Amino acid sequence: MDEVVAHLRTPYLSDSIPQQMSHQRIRRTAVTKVHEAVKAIALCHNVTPVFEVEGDFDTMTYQASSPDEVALVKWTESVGLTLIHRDLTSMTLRTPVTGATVKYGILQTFPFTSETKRMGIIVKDSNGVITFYMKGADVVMSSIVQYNDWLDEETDNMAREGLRTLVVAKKQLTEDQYRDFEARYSQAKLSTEDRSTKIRAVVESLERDLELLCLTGVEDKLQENVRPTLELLRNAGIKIWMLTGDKLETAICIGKSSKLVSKTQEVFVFKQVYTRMDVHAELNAFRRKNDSALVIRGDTLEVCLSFYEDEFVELACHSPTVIVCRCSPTQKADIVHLIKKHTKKKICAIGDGGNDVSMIQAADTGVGIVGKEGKQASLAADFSINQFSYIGKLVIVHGRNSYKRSAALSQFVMHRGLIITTMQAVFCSIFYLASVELFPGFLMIGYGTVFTMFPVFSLVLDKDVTSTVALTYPELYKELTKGRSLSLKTFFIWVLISLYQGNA
Ligand SMILES: Nc1ncnc2c1ncn2[C@@H]1O[C@H](COP(=O)(O)OP(=O)(O)OP(=O)(O)O)[C@@H](O)[C@H]1O
Ligand SMILES: [Mg+2]
Repeated sequence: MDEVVAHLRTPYLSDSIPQQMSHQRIRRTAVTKVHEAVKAIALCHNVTPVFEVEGDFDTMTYQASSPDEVALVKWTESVGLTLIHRDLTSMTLRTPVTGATVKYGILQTFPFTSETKRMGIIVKDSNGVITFYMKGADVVMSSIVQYNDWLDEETDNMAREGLRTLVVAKKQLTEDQYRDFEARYSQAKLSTEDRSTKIRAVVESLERDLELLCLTGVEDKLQENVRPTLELLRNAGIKIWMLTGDKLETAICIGKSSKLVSKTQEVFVFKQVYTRMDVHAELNAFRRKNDSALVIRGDTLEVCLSFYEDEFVELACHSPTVIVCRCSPTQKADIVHLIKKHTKKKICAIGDGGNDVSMIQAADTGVGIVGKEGKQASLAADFSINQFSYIGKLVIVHGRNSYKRSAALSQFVMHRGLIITTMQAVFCSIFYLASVELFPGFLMIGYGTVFTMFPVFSLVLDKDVTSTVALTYPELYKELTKGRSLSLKTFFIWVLISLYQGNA
């Protein structure tokens, strides 16, 4: 994923500034507020600048767990506010125009988790002003920030453009407020029972009435050849589901731009449901929409499954594609288990971030993409690739060869063993079950090694079609999904052949 920050929106740049304010006042308010917003983005993150010496030059790179964070810090650098140093207790920013540096002490950090969908930091500037900055997903932040009529509409607008939105807010704390918080926070951290719940409760007590500063949008560019790869997989008879932590609008936009949902296809957005009746009505509405892609939120999915699990899975499996948004990491794994439970299908999970690890491990085959989000996914996976588009070749060519070869080889090895044991058994029974060797010594060893070596080699190197043909006609893959190369039927056929040949 190539990430670029595209937009920053603040309430103060819209035309909602009260008319009665003088022009100069408006400008000053807007400018300070924008300044505040940029400062918040420059401070609220977990990015560390790293200097590397390359020849005569020092080059600076940013390191962080999420590429979105790096993109945001790069954006603040592009507008002049550069992060130049960070350690455990402090952060230094270089300000625009004068180039002076400003140091901030880091008092606390609250790291991002997929469950809380937000992160926070408490910093103290050189004047002793303590500020709590926080950024996160709009669903959680909208109840944390002070009421405003701007946020929902604007996040939806940005998400419809396919941007990954984050809401940034702040709260100024007095020295006393902070001291009180710190005392309760350390107490919670020391508790031996329910520690994480207690810590969460203390942090949540701080997360009230924050001042909304701005909304950021990060463009998550698709990698190369995502569209043809998805097309290829679909033609190969593979059903594709997209499970993402993103917002519904962003997910739909990405689904469309990646051609997961084709232009002509209708999108059925599963409404928020609470009761059995609601679920029933929505499922019926979806049943009537033939051939439309299903888009559902993670929380709605949970409600749905609690009432009509079988019906939902059956309908979803018939839909050409399913997009589940606002999905937590555990939910991604649950969905894999759910499909496994209800269908006999094999599941391949592909992911690139730490939040995909549980899903990758739950699937029959896990594929990790090494990317900007780090290596967690690829370390947990069975196969690790560098680009999404390689999945086409991995499945259609290597998957095909691997399946065909292991099916043929395993059955051949069994056949080889069974022939010789049948012959031995027949031979012994002729001699009144006396234990006499049919092939003594080296003949037997030779049979297991040299004499039957060539069929083994030829099977290992066998290709039924060339890779170009397999990729040009992905439909050929459909035949493999029926599992005809290695089944109980083929097993018995080989057993019968072995018995016949052993006897003959
Ligand atoms: N560093 C961050 N700081 C604050 N909030 C974040 C951060 N990263 C993500 N979020 C918010 O939390 C939500 C969930 O993030 P999560 O990592 O689970 O999924 P995702 O990255 O959006 O999607 P995907 O599953 O496709 O990787 C995001 O949609 C975003 O709104
Ligand atoms: Mg992610």
